[in-house]
Amino acid sequence: MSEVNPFESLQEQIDDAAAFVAVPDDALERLKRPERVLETTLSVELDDGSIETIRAFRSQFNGDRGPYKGGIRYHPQVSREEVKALSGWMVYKCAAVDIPYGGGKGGIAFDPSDYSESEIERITRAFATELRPLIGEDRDVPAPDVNTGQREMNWLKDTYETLENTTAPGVVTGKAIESGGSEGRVEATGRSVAIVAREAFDYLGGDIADATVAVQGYGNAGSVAAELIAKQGGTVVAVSDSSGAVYDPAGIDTSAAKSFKRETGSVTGFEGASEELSNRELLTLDVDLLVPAALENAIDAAIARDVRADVIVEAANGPLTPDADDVLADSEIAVFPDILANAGGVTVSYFEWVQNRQRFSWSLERVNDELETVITSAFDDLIERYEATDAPTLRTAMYAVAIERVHRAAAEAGTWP
Ligand SMILES: NC(=O)C1=CN([C@@H]2O[C@H](COP(=O)(O)OP(=O)(O)OC[C@H]3O[C@@H](n4cnc5c(N)ncnc54)[C@H](OP(=O)(O)O)[C@@H]3O)[C@@H](O)[C@H]2O)C=CC1
Ligand SMILES: O=C(O)CCC(=O)C(=O)O
Repeated sequence: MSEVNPFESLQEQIDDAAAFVAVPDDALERLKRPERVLETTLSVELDDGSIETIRAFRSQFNGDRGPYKGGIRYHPQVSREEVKALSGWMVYKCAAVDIPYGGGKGGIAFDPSDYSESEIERITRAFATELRPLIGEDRDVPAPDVNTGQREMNWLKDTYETLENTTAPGVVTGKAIESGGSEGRVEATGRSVAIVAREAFDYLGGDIADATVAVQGYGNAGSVAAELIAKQGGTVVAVSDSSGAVYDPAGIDTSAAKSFKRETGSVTGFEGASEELSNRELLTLDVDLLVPAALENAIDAAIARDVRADVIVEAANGPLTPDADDVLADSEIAVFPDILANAGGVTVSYFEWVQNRQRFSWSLERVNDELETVITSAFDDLIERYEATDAPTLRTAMYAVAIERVHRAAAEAGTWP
């Protein structure tokens, strides 16, 4: 994986869009940096009685459109620069789909697979204690990201409510239904990826039902995207995780592969595929659609030069380095950007938060219908801007839409020029 600093990638993406937005330079400078970053050290007792110290972060990038919003990641690669980038991408993602949030992101630098469940719970509750003064239903609302899910969100909410002596279900989203979660949140990120894939093929004059597809990363985002693309008729020929990739030109049963991964911990060894490949081989397969759904910087310039897919729909945040973006911009490959494609997660988080505030639950059908409306409307905004300007890429066009929305909110409030 490339060593590119993701925060510098974010800043480059904003610079690229600058020529296409009516925003003064001094305001643009503020749009490129987080408002504040918490860096803290958690001291947690392990099961053997020893004390471990672990670094943790929360970046609040911009709150002009609403409370800071974004996930919490557990991964050894988590760093200050990574959460700064991820929190910035949240700002422009929420603006791209026009939901009333700013952007934040947090993470703990550890590998949860090395720890017991009770250790992960103590680590999560220690982090929640550090976060308590910063978060709140109207202040900053965390959610799941890589290696976190309903379990961790329930612990965060419980710790916050205990310390605050209150009930505040909207302080985090992505909770279990019984703890105030929303129908459809688990599938929401993969669902928006599938919607964007369908719309992308339609826009380009094709049909997702005729597409062959490779998916890198088979966690929450990747596995659901693969299942829903297969439901739309697409043929998923390859999937991967950190153990490697599996391939079958006749198509992979995406749900069986998911069950196999749940049981064994990896996709490699899945008997429903005819071949095993490396992750690099998956990324350069001759398919119609490539869905990177793992981590940032998965595709650098060298890999980009070998990509043979016609379309890329980004499920992961920041899966392409800026150099890879440049290579693809000079090619015929259409890249549909992360801040639109994976925005289903935060959109249904918003629906969850609305339900929490109203103390009223929506049906799955209502959640999915409203998600469809939000994502297709943002897709239309993207295409309208792309066709109306000389923006060289879909990413730049989407950033132009999003940056203007953030700037407008700040300017109307009188905080910015
Ligand atoms: N969860 C959400 O709601 C949202 C997630 N995203 C983004 O989607 C991406 C994936 O997140 P999510 O699905 O939640 O995370 P998960 O932890 O559920 O899954 C991550 C997947 O990526 C795989 N992976 C990690 N490293 C590699 C690698 N080098 N090569 C191939 N696969 C790899 C993991 O493999 P293994 O299982 O072997 O570790 C796992 O299958 C991230 O960029 C995240 O920020 C974006 C919006 C919302
Ligand atoms: O659901 C959310 O609030 C945020 C999800 C997230 O972290 C992301 O979109 O990258």
